[in-house]
Amino acid sequence: MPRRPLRLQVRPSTLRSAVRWNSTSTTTAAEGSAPFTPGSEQYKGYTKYVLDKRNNPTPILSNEELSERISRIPLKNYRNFIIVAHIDHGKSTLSDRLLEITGVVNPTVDNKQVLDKLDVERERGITVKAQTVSMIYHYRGEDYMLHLVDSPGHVDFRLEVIRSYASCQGALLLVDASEGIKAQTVANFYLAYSMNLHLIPVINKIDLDTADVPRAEDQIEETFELLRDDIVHVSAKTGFNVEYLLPKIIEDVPAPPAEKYNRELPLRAQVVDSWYDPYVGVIMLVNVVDGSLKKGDKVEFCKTSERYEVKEVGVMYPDRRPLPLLVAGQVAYVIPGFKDPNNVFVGDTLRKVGSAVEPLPGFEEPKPMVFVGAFPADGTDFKKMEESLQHLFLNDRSVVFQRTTSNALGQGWKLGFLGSLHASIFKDRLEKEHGKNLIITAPTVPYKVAFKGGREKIISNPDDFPDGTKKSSVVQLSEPYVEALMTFPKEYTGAVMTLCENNRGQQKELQYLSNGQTLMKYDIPTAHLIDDFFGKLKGVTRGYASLDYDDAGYKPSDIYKMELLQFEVVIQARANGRVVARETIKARRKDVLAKLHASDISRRKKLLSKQKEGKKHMKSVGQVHIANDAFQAFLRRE
Ligand SMILES: Nc1nc2c(ncn2[C@@H]2O[C@H](COP(=O)(O)OP(=O)(O)OP(=O)(O)O)[C@@H](O)[C@H]2O)c(=O)[nH]1
Repeated sequence: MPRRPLRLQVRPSTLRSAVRWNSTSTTTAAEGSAPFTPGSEQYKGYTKYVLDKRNNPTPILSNEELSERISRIPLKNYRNFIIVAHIDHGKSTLSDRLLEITGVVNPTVDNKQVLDKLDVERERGITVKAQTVSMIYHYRGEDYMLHLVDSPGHVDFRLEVIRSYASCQGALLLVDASEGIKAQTVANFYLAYSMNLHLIPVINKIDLDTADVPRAEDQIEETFELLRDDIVHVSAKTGFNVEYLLPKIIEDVPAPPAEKYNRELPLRAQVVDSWYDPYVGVIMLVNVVDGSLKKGDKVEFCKTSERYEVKEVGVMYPDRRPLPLLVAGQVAYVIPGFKDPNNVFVGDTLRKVGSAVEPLPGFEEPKPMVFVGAFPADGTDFKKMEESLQHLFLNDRSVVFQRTTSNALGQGWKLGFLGSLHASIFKDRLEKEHGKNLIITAPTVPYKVAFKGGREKIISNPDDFPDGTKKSSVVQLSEPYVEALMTFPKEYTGAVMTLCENNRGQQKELQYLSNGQTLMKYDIPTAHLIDDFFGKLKGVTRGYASLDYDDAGYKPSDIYKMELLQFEVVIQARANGRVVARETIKARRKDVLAKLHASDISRRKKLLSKQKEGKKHMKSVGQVHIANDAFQAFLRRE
């Protein structure tokens, strides 16, 4: 990912109505007075105000009202934005409040991370998938159409975030008032900045006793060079000040640019996401860039030339709400009426049949960093399982999926993931769905082998790794590295350095930040990263460290393949229920050439062929069947 030098052009905000912390000259939405601190009379008053508002919710629109209002909104009144932050800084909670204020969901129900729809998201409390939702907001006598993307905070899901950026012009950069800037705040900031999004800094969780708002402001100003005056302070949990965000978004975030989005041109819509619904089949989320689209239209995918008749179109509000027509600027869903997940590619362009428009530029292909093998347990229907896996992958196009065969576990699939959290989340989903029918191996990383003559091969299956004992044409083995960006309190600097060195890390940058934190960059082999590096980092920093990482390419490495070749066979003779004799046939592996002079070639050959005979003999003596679950237990490192 390109990391651009940090020099921001921040235009002065046109709106200064956001509440300023500890400022005497600003007003709160609730009281019209300041200052305002947690526990103060104003704060209590404001809590009451929020509750009152919840008791008088914005009415939820019917389908007819919704489509009627949307149909009258011009492109200049569209605002497409994403919320980005470090993990747990409150993106999903803030989304809940925005949905309540705009009447998409009823505030009287207990809304908790409405957009985190997957089971794993609810169970683990983290966002895995980017979710898009549409809102209508009435501001200064006009309706505005807002598309909000709630994005995952964890780096493993960065591709989701990048794809979502493509349909956005602005980003709310959310910072937890008590934690301040963390590694993923920095990484997400650079991503949004490199994609030219207008950034609105937001400090969240100001209701916490541990909130240190001035410190968070200093960090935002120093690290990102964003204007202090532009920062909006909110409590996503209580809803405090959240309503100021919407006018700010409308004033500051540009509409989809008219030179890129044109409703008069023939249809071009980019697929940004897809998922599977058992009733209607494949559903796609599209960014309509040109023209319009309605039910009954005949469309084709530019990549595959496959043609379909559109069965339904509409917006996510937060669930599917059908509309008669989609127009440029909208990020909306399309039901193409087919069931096969292989027919849809995220990044592909949809156009009308017979139209010759050029496809839109596609998305960056996912580059898997971690591989696991998945194999059906004995007696499971391979075909059926493959079909159901494909449905899961439809919802996460960052997973790379290929058939493979293992000597031990038979025919199965090789799955590539963007990181170990990604792999572990997916493993949960697979296990939930398939239980004991699926054997999942421990994660590995892809190695690169360079052969004489310049040929290179990426190897992710240990079986394919070149055998060091054979005369080999291998000239170089390389392994993947990541650039790890870590932030933690200064006093742990030594401990973290030791950890990184022990994990074969190479230091690249060390900075002491003004807030008592250290920011450190190390290149670390991906194999170490996926071996619970984050857990170890948390361990040596008492849980205070945060980690972000990015692909750092391949580096030459001194690695070898280790094989477990032979085993002991125990033979027992039993008579009358008692073992009367026992013999252990030892593993026959031995370095038969150890004491031999290198030049004694004929003797060497003789000894090796004798050893080969011995191996044959071993095979004839004992055949061991290892049950699949024993393999699974062995492959699970813990
Ligand atoms: N006190 C307080 N807690 C908050 C506030 N906003 C969010 N939280 C809590 O912080 C935790 C994380 O909030 P989420 O909204 O799930 O955070 P997120 O950024 O969406 O997390 P990921 O999707 O996993 O990256 C939850 O327990 C929220 O209730 C706030 O303003 N004040």
